[in-house]
Amino acid sequence: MGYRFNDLVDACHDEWTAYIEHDFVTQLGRGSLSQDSFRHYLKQDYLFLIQFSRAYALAAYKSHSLDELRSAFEGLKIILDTEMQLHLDYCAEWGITQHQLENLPEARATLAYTRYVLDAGARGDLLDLRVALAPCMIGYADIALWLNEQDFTQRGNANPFDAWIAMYLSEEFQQAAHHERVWLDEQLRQLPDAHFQRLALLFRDATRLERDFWQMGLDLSD
Ligand SMILES: Cc1ncc(CN)c(N)n1
Repeated sequence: MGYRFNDLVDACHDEWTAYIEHDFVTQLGRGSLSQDSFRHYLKQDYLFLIQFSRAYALAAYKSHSLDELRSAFEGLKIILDTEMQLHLDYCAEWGITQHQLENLPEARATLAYTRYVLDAGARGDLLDLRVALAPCMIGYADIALWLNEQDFTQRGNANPFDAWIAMYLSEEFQQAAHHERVWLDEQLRQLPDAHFQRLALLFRDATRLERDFWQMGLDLSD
């Protein structure tokens, strides 16, 4: 009893570190990531964000209070107005058309992760869904903070991926992640051990699937 969000992270410390400090992330920070890998990631992430928009819509459906509905709306809004826009800008800069994006096949890593989260939400309650979504929202905010603290990270024009780092470091994204942490802290505080343990497995598996998503970008796997 008395659990917090950080207890979910501590319960899968190795998986969380493998996700946050993945080679894809460190290469992106150094600016040495191959453009092919980033392009592959971006295209699949476009498909990922469409499925995650559905997950936030599902979070709205599973909400009980106005506050929960507003959080689901904020999650959906950040994806559609901020993240998606950055993707479309990068894609346009690198010659990937909207038509190409709309006709892409989903890679197995994209299918596995997005459908895992949607299934967790469909069969579970709002807390299940938001725990499954946490590696996405809170994880990317932590990755941006972590990258920004590393000596090897190149900021500014020297790094072609700087706009990506800047977006996840932005006040808007960091605030949204902070709110999610506060909400999860509050929900987890009241949980009995067995319930927490079940959620810890859900969180661990979503974290492993996030790690696989980076690996898919590095390996250019479909
Ligand atoms: C795979 C993945 N995970 C998380 C995020 C951040 N919403 C993202 N854009 N893509």
